[in-house]
Amino acid sequence: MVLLLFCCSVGAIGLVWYFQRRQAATFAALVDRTDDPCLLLRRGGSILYANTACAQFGWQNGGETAAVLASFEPDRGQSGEPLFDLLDREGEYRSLRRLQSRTGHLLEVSLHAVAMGDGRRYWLTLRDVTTHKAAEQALRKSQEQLRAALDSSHMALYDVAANGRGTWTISPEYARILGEDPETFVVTGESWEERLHPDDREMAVQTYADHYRGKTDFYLNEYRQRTRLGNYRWLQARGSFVGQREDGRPERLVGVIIDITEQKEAQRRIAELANFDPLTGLANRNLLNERLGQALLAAERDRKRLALMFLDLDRFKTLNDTLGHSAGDRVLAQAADRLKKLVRRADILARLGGDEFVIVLTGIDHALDAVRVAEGALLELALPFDIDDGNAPSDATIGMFTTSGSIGISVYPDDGRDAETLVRNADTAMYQAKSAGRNNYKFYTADMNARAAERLSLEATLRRAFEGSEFLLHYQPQLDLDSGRIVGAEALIRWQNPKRGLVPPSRFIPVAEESRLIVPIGNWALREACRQAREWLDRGLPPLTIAVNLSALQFQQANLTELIASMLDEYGLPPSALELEVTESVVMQEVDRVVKTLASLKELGVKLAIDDFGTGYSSLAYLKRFSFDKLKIDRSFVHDLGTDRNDEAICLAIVGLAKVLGLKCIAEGVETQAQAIFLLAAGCDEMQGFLAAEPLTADRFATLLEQSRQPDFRLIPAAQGLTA
Ligand SMILES: Nc1nc2c(ncn2[C@@H]2O[C@@H]3COP(=O)(O)O[C@H]4[C@@H](O)[C@H](n5cnc6c(=O)[nH]c(N)nc65)O[C@@H]4COP(=O)(O)O[C@H]3[C@H]2O)c(=O)[nH]1
Repeated sequence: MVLLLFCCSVGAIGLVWYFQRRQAATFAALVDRTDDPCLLLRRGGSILYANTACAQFGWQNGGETAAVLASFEPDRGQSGEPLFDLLDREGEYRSLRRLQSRTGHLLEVSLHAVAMGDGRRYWLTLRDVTTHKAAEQALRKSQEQLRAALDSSHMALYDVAANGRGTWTISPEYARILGEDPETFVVTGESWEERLHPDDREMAVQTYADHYRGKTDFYLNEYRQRTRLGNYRWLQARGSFVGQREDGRPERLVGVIIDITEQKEAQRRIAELANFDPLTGLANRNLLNERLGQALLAAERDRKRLALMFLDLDRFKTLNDTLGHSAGDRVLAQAADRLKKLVRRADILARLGGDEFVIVLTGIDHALDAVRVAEGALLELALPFDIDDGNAPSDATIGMFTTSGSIGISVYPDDGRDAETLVRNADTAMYQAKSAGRNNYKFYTADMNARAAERLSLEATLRRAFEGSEFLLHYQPQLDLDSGRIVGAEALIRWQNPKRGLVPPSRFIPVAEESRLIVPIGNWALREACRQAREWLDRGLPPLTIAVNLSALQFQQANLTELIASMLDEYGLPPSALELEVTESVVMQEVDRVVKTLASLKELGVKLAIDDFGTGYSSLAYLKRFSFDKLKIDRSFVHDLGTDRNDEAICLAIVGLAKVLGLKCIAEGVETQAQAIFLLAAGCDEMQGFLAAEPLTADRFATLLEQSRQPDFRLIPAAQGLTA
């Protein structure tokens, strides 16, 4: 039994030993195969165990423990205490070290050392973390790069509870956009909403709610939010839901917010440029068409009328050609401001370009409703415009421009049912208003189209007429008011057309001016007047001054003085026999150039008269600077002398002004004896008008001149008792 027990015990021990050996062998085999170097070292002795992976550092079983310790670089973070002493004290130790492999590569290894507890043996495990460290570094670098990219992209990243509750997790850029301190800025659903622009609040909240309820595929919200300074910035938020709560609702919203203020401003500018006139801020043709289309639909639906008024500033082209674009721009901007006052919110006011404006009166019951606005517009445009750009001489009252408007009106549905027809017909009516003497309005009528077509053909006919020598001059006597004797003649152009008969200048001068044909036609008139004066002198008729009208465009000719000098020379006329009548628009040109031209004409010896005085520009200062010889009172002031106190006062004032400035004064359009008497009493020197004679052919005028040789000749009755 004892033997049996002994045998069993020995067998068991043998079995244990056997299994222990097998376990140790299995363990050694596993350790040997691992990629991590493992070592069992003995203090002060040789290497007890080194697995295969140790070969890369040249360590092997039986090798020197000291050689292993020497291979490590001094331990970073360790005070320099020998490793084994440290292990004896601590039991275990971990650190990062650098080791050079046999192939010369410097490897980053993590060291794990354990004391076996007997003060003699130590177990070391090493792991190559070179790749891991490199990956970690790369990750850190890319995170830094990402942060830098985010910073420079001005994107704010956010992560918020999808139900909008609680505090937002949001990157500092959001605080920066809103001018807040990123360190202290806290965002909650309530504060986000509170900062929204009142106009955007409803839509922004709704956009989010729609997405939260799954109505939209992606979250894109644009809104304005108040900054710390109180102004607003446009923000764009995008995002996606992540996670899901138990009730199926999304858990969080994660996304970015960017500042799109500049983008929005650029969009606004583009839209503005596409739809608004930059000079006046009014709608342009584009927007007019769009809004007119809508207004026409509304008029049709509500069975209302609509009036379209086409408005043009009279003589604007001359102003632009003479005083330059900046003066023109000032007038247009002021005109726009005045027109704005006349229209209601629902109406449309647009500038089509140049001096063309359109007013659309919407939802009116009767075409006559447009009359009130048209009359208001005419009144507004008749007020002087300030064109002083600050460069005018200090003593000047110049810098004011007076003009008028011409308005054509078409009415929906009577004159057209679509925008294009209404604009075209109003334009036609506007031309009729212009030809009818400007400063008025005309409603479109069907026969106007025929007249518009006629106007178009007029320019071509005029050109042919000039080439075919169809023009001639008539002469209207100018008298000394006191003696009633002829002192001069105004040459007035006529067009003798084979089909149309004798066409008055009012019918073709505006067309000639628009087409610039006025330059050759006007120069022809100048030459013809000189030729005629020579002819009368040669016939022994009394010498007299011939006044010729000079248009603004003629005045701009660079060689004007030379041209006139050569004409005078050609016909051997003394320069004092020629008087140039210029309107105030002519002197409304670039001051220096006008001064120069007038001075050289003056030097030549021709006389200078200012025509239609009082109807144009407030140019009293020009009068002083430009040394004219004569002032011509416009016939509109003469017409009502004796009945209109204002006109009487104006005539008195003009005569007084002429006297003060040492100028002669002539009144035109004198038709009655009473007018002549008034003018004589006022101190006016000369007159011209139907009272004496209408414009006469050259032959009839010569006859009159012949008669004027008689000593008691008077062309007008003596104004008895008033000659003193
Ligand atoms: N109601 C009324 N009218 C009177 C009376 N006496 C004269 N008239 C008219 O008054 C106009 C005076 O000429 P204007 O003011 O220089 O105004 C002229 C002038 O601005 C322009 N014009 C005429 N001939 C020429 C020319 O050769 N060159 C240029 N550039 N313009 C010209 O055409 C305008 C009109 O000329 P006309 O039709 O000949 O008209 C002339 C003349 O016939 C009167 O008692 N009552």
